Amino acid sequence: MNYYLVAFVAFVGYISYKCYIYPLYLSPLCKIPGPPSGNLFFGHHTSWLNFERGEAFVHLIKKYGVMFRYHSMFNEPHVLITDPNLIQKIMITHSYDFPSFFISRTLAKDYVRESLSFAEGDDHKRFRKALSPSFSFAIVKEMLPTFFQATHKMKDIWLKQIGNKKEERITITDLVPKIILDIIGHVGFNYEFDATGSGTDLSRAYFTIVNNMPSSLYVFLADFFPVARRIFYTFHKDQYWDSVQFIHNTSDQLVTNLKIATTRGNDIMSTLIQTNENLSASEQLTFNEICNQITLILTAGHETVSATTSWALYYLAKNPEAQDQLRKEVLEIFTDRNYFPTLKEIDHLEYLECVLKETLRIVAPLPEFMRFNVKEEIMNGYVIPKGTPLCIPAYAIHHDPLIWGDDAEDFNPSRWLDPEIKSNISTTNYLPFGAGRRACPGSKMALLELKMILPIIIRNFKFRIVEDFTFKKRTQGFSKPVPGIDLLVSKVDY
Ligand code: HEM
Repeated sequence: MNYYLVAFVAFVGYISYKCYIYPLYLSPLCKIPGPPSGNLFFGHHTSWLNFERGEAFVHLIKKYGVMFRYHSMFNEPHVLITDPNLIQKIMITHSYDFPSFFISRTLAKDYVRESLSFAEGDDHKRFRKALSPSFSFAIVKEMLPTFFQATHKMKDIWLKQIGNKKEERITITDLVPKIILDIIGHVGFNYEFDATGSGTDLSRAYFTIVNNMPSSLYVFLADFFPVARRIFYTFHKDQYWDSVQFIHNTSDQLVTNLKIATTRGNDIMSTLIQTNENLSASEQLTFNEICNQITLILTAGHETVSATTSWALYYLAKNPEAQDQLRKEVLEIFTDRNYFPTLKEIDHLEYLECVLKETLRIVAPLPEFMRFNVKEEIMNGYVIPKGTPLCIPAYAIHHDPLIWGDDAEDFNPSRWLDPEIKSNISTTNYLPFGAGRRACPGSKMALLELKMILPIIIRNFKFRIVEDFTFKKRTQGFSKPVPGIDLLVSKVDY
């Protein structure tokens, strides 16, 4: 008998069954309506799901309704859910029965280690309890001067770039991420990144990672073929893995320094260390668990705010009336271009609030939430086998005309003044910060940061679209403009 032939036939049979026969014909999920699989092995992944994934979902929801099936890599069936009752169950009332789903847990853990994002159940509660004082308003309001100074640094750099010219074409996505990194360094763990200057090894390592995230195909393969993961780490041209290692080692050192510091600062990590010391032994985080939060806070607190700032400026440039209206409101308070507003004054900026809500609606930095069910579930009459990946597409929900009206695709901050829209909004249809136990702990900080950055920038500059400039909106992972955004920027001379 030719054993090689038998082994080969068995292998082909197994692969065909796993990647083709079972997911496309035998899985109970086949009963759920959905688009036909796009590719023999890669499902919908390589076709319409790769880039404008959020928009593809908007289109499919119109066709297949509040729950449908689509196929990921190797045709693995995923279920997309926009039904508010199911979202309520998955994200809010039974969230610990629906842990986060990562395409590659190994790869994600390599990066953010055993941080809050991987904790579930009692462990997640323990992490949140230790971290929540770090995000209390008492701590967040102390961050205002840092937000203020960093934004003025951005203002000064752009003023210099414009010089005596009437208007200058500026790639806003070059500077915004650097400024936001400087902010998160200060308020996160009392660290000077100097990203707008010569930068530190840590800032270089961080940008190496975020600008060279592994491709989705690679991420998918990483768990199936651990060898592929090692090969990537060994040969990746931008030393992704070295940078990850460097961030981890530096995080451990930073926590050690913060722990032994004679005076405790008001930054997130110092507050966490202080809180932790006052917790009972069973509730306390270990030294490693504390260190592991740094990469998460760095990434979660940087990519999101940086993207929101850039998107807000882009949409304001695209909608000059909204930009003028915001500037008019801002000028009532920021009479002087260097004015430092009080919290009360910031809170009074009603249109600013609308602009932020609308930006976070139209491009939520986290365009979808992936979960899986720990036990078999029946959803809308269909059997959902244990372990099925479930996708809650915030982007598509935020663009649903049934919720937002026929102008759902338009950037229209004034919609937030409409009492009807306001009364329609709930925790299941407006999800920029997620919902339930996993909802963003940094939302207060992010909003205050944005409420300081945007007025100062709009007070000092006018933005216009560059007509022939195009970019893509990546709606996988964090929503990001790729390769970036160029705008025409001029000074406000009053
Ligand atoms: C505009 C800014 C921000 C947006 C839109 C945003 C959005 C989100 C969302 C949607 C989640 C939930 C993810 C899920 O359910 O799977 C989340 C979680 C998280 N965010 Fe934010 N975030 C922002 C800013 C921040 C900031 C400034 C920080 C910290 C400095 C932060 C730290 C975190 C952390 C630690 C988690 C994990 C929570 C958990 O798993 O329990 N975020 N964020």
